[in-house]
Amino acid sequence: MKYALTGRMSKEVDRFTIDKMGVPSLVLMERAAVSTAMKVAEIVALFRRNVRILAVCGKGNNGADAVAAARILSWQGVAVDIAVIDDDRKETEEFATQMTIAGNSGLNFVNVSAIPEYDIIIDGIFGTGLSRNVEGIYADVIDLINCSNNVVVSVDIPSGIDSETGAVLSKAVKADATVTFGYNKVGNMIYPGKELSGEVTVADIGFCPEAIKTLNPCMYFTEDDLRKIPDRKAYSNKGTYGKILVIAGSRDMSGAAYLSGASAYRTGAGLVEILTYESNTDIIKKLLPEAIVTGYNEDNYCCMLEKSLKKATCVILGPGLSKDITAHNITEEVLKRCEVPLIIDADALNIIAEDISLLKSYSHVAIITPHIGEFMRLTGLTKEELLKDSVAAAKCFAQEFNVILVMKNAVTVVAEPCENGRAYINSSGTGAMSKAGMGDVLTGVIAGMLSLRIEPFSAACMGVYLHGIAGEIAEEEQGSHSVMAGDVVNILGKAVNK
Ligand SMILES: NC(=O)C1=CN([C@@H]2O[C@H](COP(=O)(O)OP(=O)(O)OC[C@H]3O[C@@H](n4cnc5c(N)ncnc54)[C@H](OP(=O)(O)O)[C@@H]3O)[C@@H](O)[C@H]2O)[C@@H](O)CC1
Ligand SMILES: [K+]
Repeated sequence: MKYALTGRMSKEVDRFTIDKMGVPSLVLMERAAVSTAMKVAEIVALFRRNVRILAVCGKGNNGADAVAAARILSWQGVAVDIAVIDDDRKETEEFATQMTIAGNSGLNFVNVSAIPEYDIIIDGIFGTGLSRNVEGIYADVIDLINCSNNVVVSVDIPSGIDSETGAVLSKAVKADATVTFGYNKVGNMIYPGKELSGEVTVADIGFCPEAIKTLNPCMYFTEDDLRKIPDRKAYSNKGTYGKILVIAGSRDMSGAAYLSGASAYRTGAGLVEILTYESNTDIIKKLLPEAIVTGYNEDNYCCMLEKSLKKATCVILGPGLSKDITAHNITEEVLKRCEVPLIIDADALNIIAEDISLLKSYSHVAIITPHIGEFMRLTGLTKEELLKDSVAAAKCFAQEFNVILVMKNAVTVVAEPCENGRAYINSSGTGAMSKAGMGDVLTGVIAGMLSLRIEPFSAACMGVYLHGIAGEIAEEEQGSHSVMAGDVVNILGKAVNK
């Protein structure tokens, strides 16, 4: 597991390492600059000819990093110049020091108007210290970089991205690569910042690890974390891995129930029961003969529900459920009676959005998986309000409604329901997964993780990560336009064992 910091947190990590541990600021900066120079050197090697590099710098420490990287490259024999965006802003002490060293080293200083003449730009205009919208000469320089045909390497974060949210603060550099220091930045992980960062390298520059202990940074997973999925015990039977009850489907809607149930099986569930509208039972039995399939109708749903709930160790409610009166009644009944972890998705969330008090009154573990549209209905927020700071919105909702919130988007965020709860930012997945049925698969994968006895918040995070990895493998096999939810179900095994 890795951590991603906001700019404010980065500053605290800097301060802790510098003030409390006594590591000089310039030592950290030298390592940041070496890491940046190494990335630039890698890119230079791809050109197979002499290239011209320009470090474009503000007068903060992000600019100081870029000046230092330019000097290191110049000492390596690469042709590098420096352009400083000059306004009446006060320079930092480190910036002044780096400029003196660069001057002593004979580096050439040019005007920013020369940007289009260079092959590679080192973007050190703003880093995590950006605190407001980019305007005036800064906006002009960013425009010039973006419309010039050069390769851009951003220092720490593309200039203009809000490190806390990934939002563009009116203008931002579009980087091909970003070298970020110590920990990834939230702004590099959430769109549009994620797209503008290009390929992100996280470089260790010697921050003291103690520093993040009091900060509650966001978490993310890498493929190493897949090793944490527990092995299957030899001394076990189907009961060891729980019984997942999938309450899904409605008249003539059987696919969602199948996708959800099959995904739970593929990720570890011992037994899956699908409780669905009676007209779906035959088809689901054919699609998934391993499942117990029980049908209900408008008259007997209550009694069927009671029987099935008694045996379940985890419940999925909502995929393809519809919003008819029976679906309303089922949703209310489940929220009243269910006493095991409950994963709520799709139509059940839309029903809850009509009366949010239903969610508030639920007192057991709930994991809700709205996509952005469903989350807007649940909260009444507009898309702009929500995406302005999606991590904060997710944390706030999770805490208020005491639910583990999986906010599905191109970058899914998971938030824990407590004060100062954890937040997880997902790094797996692909645009190939923008297809119907993917959400149904996700509910099953999360249920699968729960059936392996992973604690609920981690099960939600791991489920999201695994689902994304399966989508990536499916894309490799099928191509980006052709992946369907059923392909992801069938590839889950490869993802678990990756
Ligand atoms: N030892 C360390 O500390 C290490 C630091 N490291 C590096 O430092 C970076 C953070 O440096 P930083 O804090 O100096 O902030 P930075 O991003 O350079 O810019 C701040 C300047 O911009 C200004 N400003 C803000 N918004 C503006 C706007 N819209 N338009 C115009 N001006 C605006 C702001 O002015 P003010 O808001 O005060 O008016 C201030 O002058 C970090 O990303 C990493 O690269 C690494 O080397 C590791 C060791
Ligand atoms: K930058």
